[in-house]
Amino acid sequence: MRGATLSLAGRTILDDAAARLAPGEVLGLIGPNGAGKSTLLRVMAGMQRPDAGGAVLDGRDLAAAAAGWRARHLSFLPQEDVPPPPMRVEDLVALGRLPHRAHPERARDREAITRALRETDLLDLRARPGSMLSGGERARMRLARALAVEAAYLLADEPVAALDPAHALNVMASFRRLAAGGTGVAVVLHDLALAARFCDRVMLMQAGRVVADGLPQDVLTDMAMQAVYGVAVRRIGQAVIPWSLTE
Ligand SMILES: Nc1ncnc2c1ncn2[C@@H]1O[C@H](COP(=O)(O)OP(=O)(O)OP(=O)(O)O)[C@@H](O)[C@H]1O
Repeated sequence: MRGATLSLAGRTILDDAAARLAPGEVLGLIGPNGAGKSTLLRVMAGMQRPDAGGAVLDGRDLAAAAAGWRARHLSFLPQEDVPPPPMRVEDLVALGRLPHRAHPERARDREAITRALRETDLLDLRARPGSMLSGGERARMRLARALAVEAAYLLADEPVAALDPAHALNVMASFRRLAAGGTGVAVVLHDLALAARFCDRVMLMQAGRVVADGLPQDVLTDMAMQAVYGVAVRRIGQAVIPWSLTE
């Protein structure tokens, strides 16, 4: 991706922010509220056209690519949650297969839906109406729909924000399994411990700029955490825990 610059309503939202996502890696996007993580993820997905720069996949400008092509190659899980219609969970997850409808392969669709339900621990809830799910169950259903696409790249915006610790660990382990199978995964996270433990690479954003990009241990330094978040951290193994405010 070429460094993206974007202004909205007279404010600079992205300032020459560049990202690359390789097959088989889990990339974590971290940074304070309003840093530009969601906007950068949308640019990476080709869903937001920046004023300059932009994302390229297989030589194509993603923002100019046909929506169907984009949806088959790249699965995007937005941060925003909208109340699901009163459809069964498995039918809502099956919507993730829509980008493939020009080439219907029923058995393959069924397998992909079942795999996604299993990865998100929703097999037991598959027949329940989506409108009756708890907040965390709903978040898992939305992730399952994104997983069911089985695209080469998955871009997920805060997929674990509503999840209990066990399900959050499970989702991060799913991302590692996907990456082991060759998928490129970019995930926006606020949990520094998960970023440190599960990401191959971490990009730290502040005020629309990428201020660090590298191995978790090289990015999540005491100095960076203080400078960007204003927090002092403690560490358990690789995990980084925000401990106190420094200002
Ligand atoms: N359509 C828009 N018009 C004007 N400003 C916008 C628009 N969309 C986002 N912004 C601003 O851009 C900045 C970056 O927003 P973005 O959602 O990318 O941040 P973020 O890092 O994902 O934040 P959070 O952690 O709170 O989700 C914010 O200051 C936000 O208010």
